[in-house]
Amino acid sequence: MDFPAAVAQFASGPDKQLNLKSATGAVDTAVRAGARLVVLPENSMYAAPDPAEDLTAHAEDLDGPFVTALSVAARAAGITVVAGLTERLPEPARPANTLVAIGADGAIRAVYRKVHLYDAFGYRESDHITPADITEPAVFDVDGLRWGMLTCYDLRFPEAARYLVDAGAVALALPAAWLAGPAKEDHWQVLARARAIENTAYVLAAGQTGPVCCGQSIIVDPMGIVVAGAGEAPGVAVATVSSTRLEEVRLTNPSLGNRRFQVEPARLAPR
Ligand SMILES: O=C(O)CNC(=O)[C@H](CS)NC(=O)CCC(=O)C(=O)O
Repeated sequence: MDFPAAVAQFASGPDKQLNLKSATGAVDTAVRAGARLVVLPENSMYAAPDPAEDLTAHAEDLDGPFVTALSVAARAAGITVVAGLTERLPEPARPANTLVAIGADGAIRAVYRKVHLYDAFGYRESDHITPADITEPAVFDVDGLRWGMLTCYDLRFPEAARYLVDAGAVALALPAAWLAGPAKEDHWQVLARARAIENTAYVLAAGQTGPVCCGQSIIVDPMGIVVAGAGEAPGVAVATVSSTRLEEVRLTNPSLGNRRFQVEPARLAPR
């Protein structure tokens, strides 16, 4: 099974209407480029201009305006859409940083709430967001290929990707808002490639663009080769995700099967 998949990048801001236009525009561009699935960035629905802002007022439910409009767009385009939003949780809890995978029929196929919050490099995401517990792996199937989802800072935790791969994922969708900076941009690409190599899996990493974030959305194949990239400007990059290529790489590099360490099932670590 071979099918073209896309990563899309733009910068969302405080204007939800504008963000929705960027998101649905990206779906259109992706489908016109032949993609069967498109990964949009983390926080596609809303990005706070001030990192100290209380996000509660902007959060939405999964049947709220953003996901509903994106479902309509996915269904009209006939492709799978993965995107991030700030999700309302029952008060007084802070919102969740959530990903949805919407099928080509417009129905939600999987939901993932960010487990590792970005309390690093001077940020304190946990001041505004509730970290999710570790639950069932967030996987979904598209045309016979199993996909898993991770969010941004989760990329730095190899066990989070491995959890999805152990659940059968052969492609990882990674919406992000990766903060810019020369060493940070190196981390982004090196970590995305490392997750692809060590899991012999595709990685589709889609990030917000500048000035705050670094863009540079990429598609990495199971050998760790960057097969498509979107550069710095808003846009879309497309590459073929191929089960034949996957099988060839896994025959050549059977590292998943060569593991020696006995790994405990993932559990929620105390916070
Ligand atoms: O604050 C913003 O405007 C946008 N950023 C985000 O929404 C999120 C949470 S603060 N960013 C990350 O997780 C970046 C991770 C990262 O950059 C790394 O791991 O190095």
